[in-house]
Amino acid sequence: MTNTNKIQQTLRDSKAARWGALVLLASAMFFGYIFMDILSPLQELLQIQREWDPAAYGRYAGSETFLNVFVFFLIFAGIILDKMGVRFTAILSGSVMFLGAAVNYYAVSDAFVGSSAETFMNNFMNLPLSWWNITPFFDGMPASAKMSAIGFMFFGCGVEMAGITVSRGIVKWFKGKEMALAMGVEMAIARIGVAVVVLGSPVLASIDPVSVSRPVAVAVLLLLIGLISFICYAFMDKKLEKQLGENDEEKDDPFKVSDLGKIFSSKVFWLVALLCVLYYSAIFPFQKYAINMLQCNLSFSAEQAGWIFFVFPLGAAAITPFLGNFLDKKGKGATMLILGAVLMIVCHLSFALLLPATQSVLVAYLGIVLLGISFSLVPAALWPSVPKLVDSRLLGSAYAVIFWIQNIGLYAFPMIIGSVIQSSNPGVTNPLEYNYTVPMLVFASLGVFALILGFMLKAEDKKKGYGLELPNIKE
Ligand SMILES: NCCCC[C@H](NC(=O)[C@@H](N)CCCCN)C(=O)O
Repeated sequence: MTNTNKIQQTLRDSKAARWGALVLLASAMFFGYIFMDILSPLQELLQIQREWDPAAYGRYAGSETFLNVFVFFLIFAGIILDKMGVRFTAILSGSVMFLGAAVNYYAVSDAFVGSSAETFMNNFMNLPLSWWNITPFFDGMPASAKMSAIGFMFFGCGVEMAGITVSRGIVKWFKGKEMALAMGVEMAIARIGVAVVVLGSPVLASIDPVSVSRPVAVAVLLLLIGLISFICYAFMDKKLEKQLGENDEEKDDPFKVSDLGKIFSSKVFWLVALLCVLYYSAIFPFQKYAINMLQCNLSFSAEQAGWIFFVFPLGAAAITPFLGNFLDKKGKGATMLILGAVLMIVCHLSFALLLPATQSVLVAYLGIVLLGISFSLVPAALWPSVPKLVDSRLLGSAYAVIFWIQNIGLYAFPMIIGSVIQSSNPGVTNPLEYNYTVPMLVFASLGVFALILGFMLKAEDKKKGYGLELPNIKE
């Protein structure tokens, strides 16, 4: 080895070290995704043990994105990431996730019942349950749900901040190497977290004595392990930065807040951000209604419907890393986004029109499998494409702005779909008798707009040569 080669060798050139860094980043994200959905399978128990009606549960669930969207927390998170770096922001986001989750646990624990905190929360933010009340609180909401919403609000800031930090960290360690594969593996691990929670949370809760707070306690402990993973990552990151030293081009040209204008004035950035919000608004909000939609169409129990839905995160987890690997070696990022949008349209259209007509379990499985493939194609291509479009100094902020725009959709669409279900089912009061054709057509139309943006992105790439269709690894 020549002297120059020796100087250029850093920790990220070691396969073991960079994949080790990924394991630390991905495990913190895995625990974050577990907490995100820990209460989703326990709605019935929350109603029985803590008197949370559907409105209280809905407000609690919506609180996750509240500070990110309305207090612009995600924009600040991006600035913090670009100014302070991955190490600092990882530890900060891990701590915020943990503290928010701990408050959420306290709120659903027995210790909260009869406490002075409960008395205080009973009188807190008693706003009317009207269309203009966009806060997570309303008059008549149980104190435990209000307190949980406060905790979940902060957890939401932490987990989204962690999401952009992990993406930025992966670019730092894997740029020019197996970057899309690494992002694919990270997302696959997160999807396994969702699958684990769907089955694991009710099991933990049902251990005698039945307790809604037990699964939350376990998830909070896992977040503590996630924080420790981020702290361990910080040591690796520090070592890498020391090695990069003078060679780090970002040091010569540090991030300035005024540089954000460059992001907002970039056409290609807007194409990606809008595609992201449209696509994800037809995925995560759909997830919230999917079980009920399957129950209504197939006359299934929630458990039977859950087993069909289970294929979705698990299938996506299995395929995403392979597609990431494909993107690294062969490219075709823009084409993958287009194909992913097409599959989503086919799936949502089949749920809108074919499933109610046939009431066939096979159609339901085929639709879910198609959606799983779509949910592998789009994330596997979308997130690793961002570094090709944005200056690396601005990458944290670019991810943050994309997440912020996406969070607006994730906040609005569950409510929009809720209203569409009500208006398209006049007089229906039994939650197992809803007709889901119109709501599913709304989801399909989001896919159509995402598809149009996919074509525009491909054309823009061809014109300006961003390299979206090119492999990440140059032979
Ligand atoms: N390193 C993470 C890449 C993004 C993965 C992406 N997650 C998101 O877009 C989150 N903002 C979603 C939050 C969900 C809220 N319930 C994904 O595909 O999961």
